Amino acid sequence: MYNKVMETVEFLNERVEMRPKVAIILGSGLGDLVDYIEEKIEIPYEEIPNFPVSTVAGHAGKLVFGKINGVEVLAMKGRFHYYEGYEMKQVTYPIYVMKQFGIENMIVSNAAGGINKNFKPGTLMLITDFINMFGTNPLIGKNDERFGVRFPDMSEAYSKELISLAKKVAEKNNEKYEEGTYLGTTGPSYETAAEIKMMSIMGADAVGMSTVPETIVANYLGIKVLGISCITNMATGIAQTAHSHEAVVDIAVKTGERFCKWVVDIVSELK
Ligand SMILES: O=P(O)(O)O[C@H]1O[C@H](CO)[C@@H](O)[C@H]1O
Ligand SMILES: Nc1nc2[nH]cnc2c(=O)[nH]1
Repeated sequence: MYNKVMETVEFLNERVEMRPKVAIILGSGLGDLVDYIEEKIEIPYEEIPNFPVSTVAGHAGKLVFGKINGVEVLAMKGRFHYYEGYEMKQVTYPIYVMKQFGIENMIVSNAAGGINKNFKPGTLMLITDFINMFGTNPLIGKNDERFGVRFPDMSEAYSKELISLAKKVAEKNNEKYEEGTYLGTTGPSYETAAEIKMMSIMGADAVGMSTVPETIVANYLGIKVLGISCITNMATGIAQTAHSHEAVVDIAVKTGERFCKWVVDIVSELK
């Protein structure tokens, strides 16, 4: 895997002159953030050696390099999910590439179902911790010490420093947010009411089908992570409405402007 990653990094080094230290992974319906990026260089995943390709609606499938208020960034417009049939090593492949490319801070976003009854569709939740319910771990397999240690610490999965920066920026700009624990599950079926009841008892505030694998690998590699969930729907049983991905994307797009503004303000501070 190491050689494959280096091959991808070499390709990117040749295609792009920028050397961003900040990466942003855009969740379902949150891709409009790239409109805030200037001096853009876009590379479709199909053109990148060893990269998987996105198959989900609302995920375009390209890397976007550029600047936000002068800060160089690398955005992933479209991510990979375990339910698409990818191996965990493929789902998290871009994170290995990011590390070797020089990324130090990663902002990961997602669309998620709200379990915390104080939330409502359109709530932006700062992720303070995660629960891994994928039933597997992206680091299973022989460990390559060039990447990280066999037993990585997860006591600060989401960087306290980045969380306090995000809060400071939100308070300064009067941006509303909540905080909570994100529970990641495989999907692709949405939860039953009984499952949501269990997840609530476990301490989850929001549920989705991504983010946890990327967060685990970023921590393993020594990349600091900030996580933001866009609550697109109240989870099964909390609200009595049925779910659809179209509705999820619709609410994420509608919340997009507030999400983008917050992320732009955070990135601007990462000079
Ligand atoms: O986590 P992101 O990719 O934002 O998308 C969320 O929305 C989709 C379900 O509607 C799932 O992919 C879930 O994980
Ligand atoms: N698992 C899961 N993922 C989501 N993504 C957006 N909403 C939901 C939800 O209710 N459940």
